[in-house]
Amino acid sequence: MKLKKRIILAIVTSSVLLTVVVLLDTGAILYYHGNRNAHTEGPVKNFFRRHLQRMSNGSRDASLIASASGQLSAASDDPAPARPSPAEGETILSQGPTGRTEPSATDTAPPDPYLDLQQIVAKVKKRNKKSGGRKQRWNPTIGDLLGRESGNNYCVFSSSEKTRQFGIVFTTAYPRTGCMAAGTIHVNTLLHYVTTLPIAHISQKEGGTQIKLTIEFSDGGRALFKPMRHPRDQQTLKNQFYFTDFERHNAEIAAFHLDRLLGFRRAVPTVGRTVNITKDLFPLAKGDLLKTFFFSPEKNHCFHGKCSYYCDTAHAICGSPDMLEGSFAVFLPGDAEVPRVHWRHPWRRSYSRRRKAEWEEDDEYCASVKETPPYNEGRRLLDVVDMAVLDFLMGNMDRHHYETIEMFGNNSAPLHLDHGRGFGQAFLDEASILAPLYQCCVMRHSTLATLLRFHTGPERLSAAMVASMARDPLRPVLWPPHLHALDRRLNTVLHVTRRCLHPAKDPNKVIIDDFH
Ligand SMILES: Nc1ncnc2c1ncn2[C@@H]1O[C@H](COP(=O)(O)OP(=O)(O)OP(=O)(O)O)[C@@H](O)[C@H]1O
Ligand SMILES: [Mn+2]
Repeated sequence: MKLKKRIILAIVTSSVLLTVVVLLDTGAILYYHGNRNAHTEGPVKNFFRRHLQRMSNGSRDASLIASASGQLSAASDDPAPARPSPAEGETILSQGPTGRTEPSATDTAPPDPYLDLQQIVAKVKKRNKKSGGRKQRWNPTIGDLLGRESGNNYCVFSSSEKTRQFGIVFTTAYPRTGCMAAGTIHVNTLLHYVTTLPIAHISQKEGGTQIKLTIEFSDGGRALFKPMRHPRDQQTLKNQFYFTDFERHNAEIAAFHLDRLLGFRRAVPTVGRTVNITKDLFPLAKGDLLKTFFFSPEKNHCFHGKCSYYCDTAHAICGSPDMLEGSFAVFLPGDAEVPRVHWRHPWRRSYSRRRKAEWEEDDEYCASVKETPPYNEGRRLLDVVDMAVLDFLMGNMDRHHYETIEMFGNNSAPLHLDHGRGFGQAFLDEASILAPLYQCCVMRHSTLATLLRFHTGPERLSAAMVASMARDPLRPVLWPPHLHALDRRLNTVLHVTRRCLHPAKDPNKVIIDDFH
């Protein structure tokens, strides 16, 4: 009897212990997910970490990860992926002409409609209406400034000699509607040329660290080609720093769409195209570039070019067996014709394995930026915050420099260039990318209005991205978990903006309506 009691007691105790262990373990995993969002130290980062932890909904993230991995086939290059069932809570938004399904977007209602932020946006709008609407700003094109006429068939960046690039406008790289008539149509037409014109010359593009080719088309137009290295679902390797991460061609394409949707229109129009290494590139390669072409043991045609990172046999770009995907960015006007100014980004990372950047250790860093031209007046600081929002949404930590167009002066928008290191981590959110926002606590009114619109719907940001990228020849451009990440991170941006507004005496000093 005594022994039986002891056995029962032992069983009860061990099952209680087991339950406790399982619960603790689950808690640890959920905590780990939340905590991995914040990588950095210091009081600002602690504030950020606290806020992220409060926001992070472990079970929701876990279910997203589960549903995302179930959709791997929809995102890969599989020509006929299985349709995820609607029961998974996902919406199929479009189907490409080839029958390939687009990855799905988030279909769940946003957890917080941010009514307080909506009110502020509405208030500013009302105030504008009362004061007679928005001021019309001088918004010349490069053509205007050079005293040349922009013809009807060009206006944005151009791919050809006939249709030169004199239409980049003052505030943004290309207009919302109509450069003359219909801006977006022009961008789409331009992108159509870039994907169909025969390639006449290729050369390796100087500058930057990884291989890129300058492609010249039969009509003299040019594009910047970044080749595919990895499948869409490959995440940034755990032991790579942001400055050694491989560039991703699909990130360049997706970033262009994201930038356009956010209303910035500062990224160079970029489109996907598949080239044949044997027919399109090899016969045109010369000199040092030509010497790097070879066939792999798998009989795939490969090349590696010459550059400072990953230009060797072990990191070659290989076709399958000849076919290679890449991003084609419309070429900017040459430096002689339209010079650009290169700026060191104030929130640049250290690019060292050990050192931290000043802004990572100084919570008051923004105060000194605000006193320094060109951030002390005009639009530039708000532009840097816009850039931070764009980069945070796609997880791009590689914003070391940015460029502006010299003839437009300092009160013009920076170009958004080089997004090859975006979209590398779908399940980790790098909070420190938002440092310009949470250290300066300013945001452009129009940016906030756009973010709120994509957060509350009817079209969530992920859905808008799917729709926008549905016509790209390399669709689906993004692995679905990156789409979910966009919606999740958008919520974070709004949350941080709210945290900035909360203690502010005057909300108009946080949400700035600068008419851009
Ligand atoms: N569409 C374009 N047309 C012409 N020049 C461009 C274009 N995009 C970028 N460039 C120029 O080429 C340079 C290198 O491009 P990019 O930054 O994309 O390469 P990268 O290898 O990623 O560089 P880094 O390693 O320095 O980050 C840029 O600094 C920019 O001046
Ligand atoms: Mn780069």
